[in-house]
Amino acid sequence: MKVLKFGGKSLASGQAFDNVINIIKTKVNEGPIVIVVSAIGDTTDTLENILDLAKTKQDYTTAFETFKNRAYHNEADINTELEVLSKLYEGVSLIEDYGVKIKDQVLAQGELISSKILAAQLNAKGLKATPVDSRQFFITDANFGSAQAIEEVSKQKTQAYFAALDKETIAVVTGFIGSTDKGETTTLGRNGSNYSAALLANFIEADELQNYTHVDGIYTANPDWVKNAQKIEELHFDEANELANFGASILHAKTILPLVENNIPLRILNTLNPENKGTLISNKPTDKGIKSLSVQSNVALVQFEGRGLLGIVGVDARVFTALANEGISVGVISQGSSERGLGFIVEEKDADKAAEALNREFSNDFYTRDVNSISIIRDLAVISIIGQNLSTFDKPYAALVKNKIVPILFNNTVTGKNVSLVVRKEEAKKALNVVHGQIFGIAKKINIAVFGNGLVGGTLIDQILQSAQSIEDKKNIALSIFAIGNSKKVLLNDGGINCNWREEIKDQSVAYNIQEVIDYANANHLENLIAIDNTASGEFIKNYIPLVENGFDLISSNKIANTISYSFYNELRQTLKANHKEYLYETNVGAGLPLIDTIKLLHLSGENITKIKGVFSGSLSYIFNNYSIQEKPFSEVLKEAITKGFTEPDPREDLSGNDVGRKLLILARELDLQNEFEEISIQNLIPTDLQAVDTPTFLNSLEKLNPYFDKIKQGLAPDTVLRYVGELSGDLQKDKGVLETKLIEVPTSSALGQLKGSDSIFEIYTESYGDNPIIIQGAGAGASVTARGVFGDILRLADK
Ligand SMILES: Nc1ncnc2c1ncn2[C@@H]1O[C@H](COP(=O)(O)OP(=O)(O)O)[C@@H](O)[C@H]1O
Ligand SMILES: N[C@@H](CC(=O)OP(=O)(O)O)C(=O)O
Repeated sequence: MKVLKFGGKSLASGQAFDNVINIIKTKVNEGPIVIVVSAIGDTTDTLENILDLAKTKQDYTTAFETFKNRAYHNEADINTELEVLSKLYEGVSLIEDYGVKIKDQVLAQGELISSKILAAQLNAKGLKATPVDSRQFFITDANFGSAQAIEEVSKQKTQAYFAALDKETIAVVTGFIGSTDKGETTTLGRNGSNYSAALLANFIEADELQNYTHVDGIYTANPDWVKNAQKIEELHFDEANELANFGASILHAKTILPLVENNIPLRILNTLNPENKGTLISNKPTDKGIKSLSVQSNVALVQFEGRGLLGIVGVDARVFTALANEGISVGVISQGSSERGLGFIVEEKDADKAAEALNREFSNDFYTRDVNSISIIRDLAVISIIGQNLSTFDKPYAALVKNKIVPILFNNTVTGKNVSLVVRKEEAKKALNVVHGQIFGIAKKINIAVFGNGLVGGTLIDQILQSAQSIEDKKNIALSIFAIGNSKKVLLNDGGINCNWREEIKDQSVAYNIQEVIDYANANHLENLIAIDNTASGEFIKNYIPLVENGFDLISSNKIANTISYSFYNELRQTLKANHKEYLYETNVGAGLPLIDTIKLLHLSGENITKIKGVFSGSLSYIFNNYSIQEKPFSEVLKEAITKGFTEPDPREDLSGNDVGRKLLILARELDLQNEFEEISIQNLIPTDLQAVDTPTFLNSLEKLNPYFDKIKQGLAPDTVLRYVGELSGDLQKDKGVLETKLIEVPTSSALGQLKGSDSIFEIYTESYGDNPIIIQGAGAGASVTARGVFGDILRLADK
């Protein structure tokens, strides 16, 4: 004999119901079967909602009429059940209240209706079937709402019932319900049909219990919440029992134990995919030691603080007795070794009752001030990781903290095989995904918001989209861009923006402020957040601190945040530290060249940097590399540089030396120097009369620059060339260094003199390296190298 249980969703009308009939048809040919059913679809919830409408004197009749008129209710004679419901609801609406007994009677009608409908359907298809009311033989205690079967008497009655039943008839038994020995209807707790099916399988000594639900089996986490959860092929009874106890809603907590007695295997199968082998739960040992995550939502933490009770024996006993007397079950418990405080998790619906029970029990102790507070934190969830060893939980824990999720409570079992975390309900999905990803080595998802979609930003977005797959294959890191923002609008997609982003941004982007992007990330439970600033905006940097405070790491090609006041620089660092966040800006100096990282490492390792000197600007590099050796006027060389896109639209931005000054300041601050921009001695290469004119006028007056530069060139010593350099010197162990940018002459044969094209060069002098500096040289400007550099920062962060 096999017991087949069909869950509510399998019985929802449409294809699922047809599949149920087809499965039964096939199984009947293989041997005898008994069927257990839940209420159809959302019936249990609907019946409960109508009950609440009746209680609160709202229009329950319309809702009840809609329920009665559900199409599938025509398929069997269910007048008795509808009549019972009608009377119960009327009574509740009159007295404006109901108790647990009434509620159980109401909910029970759902299963009674579904067993009638399925039996009628089977008969219509030529299979002989009869609805069976399990209240006849499942005798339970009087714990209405969560009753427990009294096994001996239930077993006898069940066996007697089935012994008398015609062997050719398929019994369609109601799940979820039973009755007390006085004949009062009870229910076995939500999702209790699984428990009913397990009891029945045990009592009639079935060969197997097949539980048809609407997922392919038991997964490493609820697949509705974790997209890349993996199916577990086999579980041992003990492991499944742990899972059920820790709230995996797929199994009622009591389902497993009745099966152990007669060693009845349980298979979790999918009604909509019956070919799949599902998950087998049996007494076969599994070698892996499962790891699976479950979530208990709708829980609250009750906190009991009794400073005066320190060291007094028996306080815990009083707490738990008071709760037990109210029938309140307690989940995770935490007590400090000082015994001053006790915190425990209860179902949200029991929280007030629990606090009241403690208030009553400890009323005297309040009076004597030995107990100082009893409080409730609501809207929590417990995430349990079953099979998780505490010794290897460091990485998932660190990943949670990195995502700004700090568990409110943390708990492990004495055997060290289970870890439970209490988190805020709104964080539960994100926390579950972060921990699941870490434990199962699933590609770490990095969610990126790119701000600025100009040349660098646009190139970066394209580079990310092109390389995402190979990075996932090689490094197990899944890069997903969930936001692209420009100065006015943002394009959002929590599933990841694709290569159509240029079109989408035109018609799907919306006006925004930064809080909306933060809220979007939170609402969609996005983890491992990075905000990238590819703007050149002094406004956008105001968003850095809010972003960091809301869990974003930062990457920026924008130099402004690092070059405005030292106090902002410092405030940002403090905020980063307090929030365990990182800020990377390798491209601020030398575009894609590995300069900042090198300097950081040298400095951190205690290497004494004594001087940094070099050509920091690609545009000034191009201009003077060519002007020094060509017979052309300065204005011609400058025009070439403008045409080739090496300069800013207004080349005075480059010629002013400010850009070089900013880069120099960034390097100085890397060495913990606290210089301000105003303290840099900057040689401005623009003659005074051209400094204030507008851009078109300046661009039409480039020849006016020639006399100034001709004079400098004529003064050059033999075998020397011109270079515009930045130089950091002075005593770099002090608070401030000497920062200078200037046009100098250098020997043609020197490293600086050998520079070509628009390359940058950086000479880093240190104590150990003496007069031979470390030299970093290469393309130091351009959208694509800069975007690559930003990409490098993303990978640096993703690796952490
Ligand atoms: N680890 C898990 N593996 C599979 N499903 C899970 C898991 N944890 C929770 N679930 C949830 O259990 C549901 C299946 O159980 P349930 O809703 O009771 O189905 P039915 O109504 O068919 O009995 C899934 O849709 C899923 O939301
Ligand atoms: N109908 C009941 C009992 C049940 O077990 O349902 P399901 O098997 O669909 O989870 C409930 O909704 O709680």
